[in-house]
Amino acid sequence: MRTAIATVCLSGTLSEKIEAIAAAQFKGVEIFETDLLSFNRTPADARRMIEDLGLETITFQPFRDFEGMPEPQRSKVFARAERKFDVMEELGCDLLMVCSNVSPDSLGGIERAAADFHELGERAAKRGMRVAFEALSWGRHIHDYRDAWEVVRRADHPAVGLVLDSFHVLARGTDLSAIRSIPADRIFLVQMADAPRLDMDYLSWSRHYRCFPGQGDLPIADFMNALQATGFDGLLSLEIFNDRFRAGSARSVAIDGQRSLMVMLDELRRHTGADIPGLPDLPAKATCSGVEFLEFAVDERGALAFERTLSGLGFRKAGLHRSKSVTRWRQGDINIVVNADKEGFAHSFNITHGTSVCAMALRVDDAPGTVNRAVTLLDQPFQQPVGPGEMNIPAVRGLGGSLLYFVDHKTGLDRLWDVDFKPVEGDDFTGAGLRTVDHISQSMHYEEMLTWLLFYTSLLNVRTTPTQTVIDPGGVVQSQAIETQDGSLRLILNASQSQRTLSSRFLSELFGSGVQHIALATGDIFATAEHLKANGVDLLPIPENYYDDLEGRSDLTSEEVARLRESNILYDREGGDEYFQIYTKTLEGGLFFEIVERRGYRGYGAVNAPIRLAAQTRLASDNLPSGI
Ligand SMILES: O=C(O)c1ccc(O)c(O)c1
Ligand SMILES: [Mg+2]
Repeated sequence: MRTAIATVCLSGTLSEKIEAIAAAQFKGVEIFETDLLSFNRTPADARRMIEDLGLETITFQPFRDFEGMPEPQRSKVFARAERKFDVMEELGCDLLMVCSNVSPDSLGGIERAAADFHELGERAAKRGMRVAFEALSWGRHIHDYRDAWEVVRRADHPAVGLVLDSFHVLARGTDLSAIRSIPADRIFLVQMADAPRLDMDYLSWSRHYRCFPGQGDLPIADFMNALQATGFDGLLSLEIFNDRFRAGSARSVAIDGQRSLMVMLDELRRHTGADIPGLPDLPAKATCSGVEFLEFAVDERGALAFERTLSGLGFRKAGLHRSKSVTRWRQGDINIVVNADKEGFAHSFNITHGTSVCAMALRVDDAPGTVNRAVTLLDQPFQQPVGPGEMNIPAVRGLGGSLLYFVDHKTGLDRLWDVDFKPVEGDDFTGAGLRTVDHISQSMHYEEMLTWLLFYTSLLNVRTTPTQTVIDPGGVVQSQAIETQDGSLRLILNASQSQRTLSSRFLSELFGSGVQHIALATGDIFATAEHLKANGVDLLPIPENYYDDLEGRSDLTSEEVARLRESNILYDREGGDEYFQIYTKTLEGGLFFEIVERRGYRGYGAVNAPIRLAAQTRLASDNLPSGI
């Protein structure tokens, strides 16, 4: 299998795209015609640039509206093809990809199309080239790979082969079994793309929403299994048309592409036992059993304020780092590390971002294996000097330059509290009843959302929920959850195209993407609410209208609603499952805490999100000096 990526996936000029593709360790590239047309030097120059970076042009594409044309267009189409062969000669590429005709002038008929392809094959072969045929899912006559294969089969020419594009095949839900009987050497090119499930026409869906395998909802593994059954060992290329990719960083998107390919092929290898030459060994995805700690970067002043908040929430200082100005705060199974050291990673992070989450640590089954997997998948490992006798916890760079640590029992990393910290004895401490980290919500730029989705899903055994749209007073926010089966880890990714949403304003205030809120779980929301009130914690006030409506729409009694109202608790119910939420007011830097109680409930209270966002926005405006 030779893997590649199409230039159309990335933002930038042709040179920028090629550089990003080479930097992401691809060997092959599909050149999209418009990228060459807009290139300000010759195709021979493009070839030099591509080859100098160690890349090979595997395809030139797309050649449109070819098959089934009546005369006089038919002759013109062949003349146009000859011109493309000229360009390909200069470009050093021997495969022209032809997509099925969408022209209203084209005529149907498999036999006619096969004859056209036979002739094109003859012409290509004379020049030492080949052509490959793709059924666009919106092709006028041919929109099914089985018809395209029938055309190729009947064209009966060694220089004519088939393209299988996973998007076109899977979007239409075409039966995959026919793939299995196509001879592998007749499949000249396989193009891979995933997509979110959307109810729209194929063309718009394909041109704007494709994404890398694993970032969407299409059954990519079924497609790969069918392909594997043919013994296919040829060109496999990523071809993604996506508005966010076009607006994102070419370097980062190209790396995502490489990462998604490796993960997809690794899964194929695991499921089918296929031998995939060139694919590096990858340790299995990590099984995550929770959050070991969240680390906050603070300065001296910020530390005082933040530690007051932690005390208010019922945390207790439980440990002092042996060599650094770092403390451990504890409640139930929750560990919060407050790092006020004057040097090192957290310190630099604090200078840029203020009081913020600079790291989180996940409990996994095999921490070194997880980092090994991450590094093989082109994540950035992180190392910093540790004091004598202290633990070196493996980490990679995560969202917004923060760190993701991995702690396990297997290699003894879970001894970190005993090894690195001196305990602080506490007297008869009860806390506020908080038990675990329920979920962590991260805000990021809209263009980065798929990158971080893939980052987590490529490392951890997790599932994703469909993207939800949440209404903020300043615009729409896209929200997606990533969670383990047992709920021990739940991450929420939030992004918005509007600059005015709370999520976007957090990005500008924090100077980058990061953790915006942390939800902590209690077993008794009412008792916790009493504790917080007694501790003077500022809770987010929820409007009366919310409770008036709740009384009408739920089967809660007015006494029950009054109890919720009294403590500013939001409520949701799914079947017999109940969910309770309280929010703290936003802390300096834009971060806030949420307290939740789940009674069987598995969601995140999406119905309450607009109420909460409006309440937070109102408070933020009240705090503006001008009062607007
Ligand atoms: O959207 C298109 O026109 C288009 C072009 C070339 C392809 O390979 C494809 O899958 C779609
Ligand atoms: Mg395609």
